Amino acid sequence: MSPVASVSLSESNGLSFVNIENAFASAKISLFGGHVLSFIPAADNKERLWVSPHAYLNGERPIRGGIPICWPWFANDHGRDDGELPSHGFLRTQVWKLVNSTEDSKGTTVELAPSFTRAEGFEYDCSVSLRVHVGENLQVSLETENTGVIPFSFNTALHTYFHVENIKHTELKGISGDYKDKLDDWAVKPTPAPYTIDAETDRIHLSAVKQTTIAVDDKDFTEVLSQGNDSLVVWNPWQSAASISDMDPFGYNHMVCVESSVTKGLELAPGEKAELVQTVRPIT
Ligand SMILES: O=P(O)(O)OC[C@H]1O[C@@H](O)[C@H](O)[C@@H](O)[C@@H]1O
Repeated sequence: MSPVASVSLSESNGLSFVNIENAFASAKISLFGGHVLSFIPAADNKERLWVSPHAYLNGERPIRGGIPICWPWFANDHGRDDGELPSHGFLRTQVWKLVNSTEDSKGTTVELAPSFTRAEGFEYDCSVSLRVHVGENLQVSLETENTGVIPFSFNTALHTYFHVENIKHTELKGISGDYKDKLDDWAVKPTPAPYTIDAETDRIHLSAVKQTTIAVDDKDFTEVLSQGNDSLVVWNPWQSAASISDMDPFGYNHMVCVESSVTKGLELAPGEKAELVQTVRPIT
């Protein structure tokens, strides 16, 4: 089936991309990883996502930036020793298929599916699909269905790298409750208020935060809405970016990850489905 008029396909360095251009916004998705790379609303023409200038855009490594899909585990919570299985699972490093595209008066929707959902560390029968809607907002919905005969448990995240002009002038609003601090042996701490970032930050906020606003220079810039999550992850490597090969040492100044996440284990019985949804709402 050919894609609808607002969708075009392109290729570079062996990777294929789905480009969407409509009256509301433009967006770019890499089929490697089923990975949204760009969302630029027409209302202000300002990019809302961040991709590292040093990202590997050749299929050699997961893409640093945009919206990596973490599934069926988060980070290294696969129950094996660190490094034995890929960090954040095996969907972000495989080639996805474009299954369908539609357009209507509110925008364009594309549906993607990974090539496989069963691999070492997760040997269950299930199906996964990703719907990306590009309209006034960007909405990304990841659905997991248990198509087998035994229950399984999984974790997942939409690990979005948001573009900010200057992290030192950025505030996150709407997050409350406690978080687990990965950088302090998982100590449980209260969320700071105001929530600014001035050092390396790697936190799992333990409540199912539904609405977060990213404000830059005291002006709300992007709203992040989450559904189907049980937690929210906030990450910025700060000066450790210098030791990440696909980030430049100062890249941390222009990004913050706000990740709609399932980190507590979600059990799906045979026939059950679960959907994790993140909506990126530009505030113009
Ligand atoms: O380098 P990766 O595998 O893409 O992960 C980046 C970061 O992703 C975050 O979600 C994790 O909380 C961090 O611990 C991790 O460092």
